[in-house]
Amino acid sequence: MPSTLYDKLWESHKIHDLDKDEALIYIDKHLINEVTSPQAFAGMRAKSRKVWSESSIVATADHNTPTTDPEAGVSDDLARAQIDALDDNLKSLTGAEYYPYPSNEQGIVHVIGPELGITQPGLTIVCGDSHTSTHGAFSALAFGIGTSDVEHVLATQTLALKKSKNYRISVSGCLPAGVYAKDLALHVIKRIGTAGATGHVIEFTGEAVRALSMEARMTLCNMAIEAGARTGLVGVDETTLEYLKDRPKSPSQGLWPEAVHYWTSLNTDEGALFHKSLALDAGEVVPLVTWGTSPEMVVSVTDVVPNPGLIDDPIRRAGFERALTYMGLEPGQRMQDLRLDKVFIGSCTNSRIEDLRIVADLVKGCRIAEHLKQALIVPGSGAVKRQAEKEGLDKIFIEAGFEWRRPGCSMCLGMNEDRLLPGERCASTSNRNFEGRQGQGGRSHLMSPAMAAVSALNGLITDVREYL
Ligand SMILES: CC(C)[C@H](C(=O)O)[C@@H](O)C(=O)O
Ligand code: SF4
Repeated sequence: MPSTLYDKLWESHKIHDLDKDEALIYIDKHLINEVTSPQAFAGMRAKSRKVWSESSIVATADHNTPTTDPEAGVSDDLARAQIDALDDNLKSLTGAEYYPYPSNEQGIVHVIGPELGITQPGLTIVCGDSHTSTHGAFSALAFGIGTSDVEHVLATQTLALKKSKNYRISVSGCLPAGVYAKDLALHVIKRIGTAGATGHVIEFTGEAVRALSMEARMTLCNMAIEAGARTGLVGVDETTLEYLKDRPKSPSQGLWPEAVHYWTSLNTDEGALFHKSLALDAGEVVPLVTWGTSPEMVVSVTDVVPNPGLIDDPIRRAGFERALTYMGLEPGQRMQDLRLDKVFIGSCTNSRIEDLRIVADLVKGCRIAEHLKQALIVPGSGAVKRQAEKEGLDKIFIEAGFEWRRPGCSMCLGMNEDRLLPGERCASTSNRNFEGRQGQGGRSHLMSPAMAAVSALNGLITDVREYL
């Protein structure tokens, strides 16, 4: 029977059927961060459990690490305690890969996994972090887990999982100029809502997806969970293989042909059945920007703030009204008139080298708006930082008035010093705009790096197409 890519990944990792649609699944790679692992390690110690497979572990501190000079140390007590705990917990695990803070390779785990070639097609990858879906761009079955599951994987290398349903989103045509994978992700969420793919794994297919770089596919899969999906997937093709070739942890030359042979089988078979399907035309996607406090509260950059009065459903209407109050907006206001206080370019959604090149192209020789209090560019990893510096992008950013920082999650969720203050309005390339997400009372507008770049220059939310 023809199988979907998800079915293949599921079957190849199934150890034992537990129930009709529940099974014990083997986990190949376990990514670990400083926020969701301390309790799991404490649980292991309390029960005298041993780590099952040290070599499956890749650990780094990313969420609350400072992005300024590491010499200054970590000022926040909780952040320091979590970073120290990760150091302690990893000390005895000599078989694990650990990129501590501060070190050359440290960065957002969803950025360093792929760039080191740790993320490979056909693997099951988990992390105590919801945006683990990013790795699905490589045909890996990758998803976020809770702290108790982190302990379970540490101890057993398995998880008892309920099988998700298959959801195909196929995108035909090609994305117009000034429209990026971030816009496509927001377009999907706008269309199906933040619960639209609940209980499903989304496989992105179609010529517009095939035309995306690996970086762009990662952006798309990263945000699949914001549409409610368990994870996102893209089948292996030449672009995948090209990206993986010669990465530090990729198979050696001798093993490469065999790896390629297996990896290319990681595609959905002709005629395989999906529980749900959605067909989109890339040509209809426009630059999008969120106005509210959920990624589905999103409009075209040329639109106005929506009017809740036009919504029939009272619960939805109340949600819109609350979001408008929190965001300090009035229905009918033009998105492009919104004045920004800060700009944040970074996060596991959009902090890879390709994102930074796009930003550099747009801001080269220009200056950010006078009134901006801060414009941060935070590379996703040490390797992205070094590559950007090699290409001279850091100079372009600094000359334009941006702050060029060290890698980490930073203002994506404000667990370090990089935060919004109450009432501050921010253009952000991250994936979540919940109340308080970037700092208590902060107001986040999600958009592509290109849009964030030109919005920084203008000091207002701005349509990148005017700059092309
Ligand atoms: C802190 C962490 C558990 C969280 C997640 O799971 O995604 C964070 O990364 C986020 O983006 O909200
Ligand atoms: S960059 Fe943001 S979304 Fe990604 S893992 Fe860090 S906090 Fe979560």
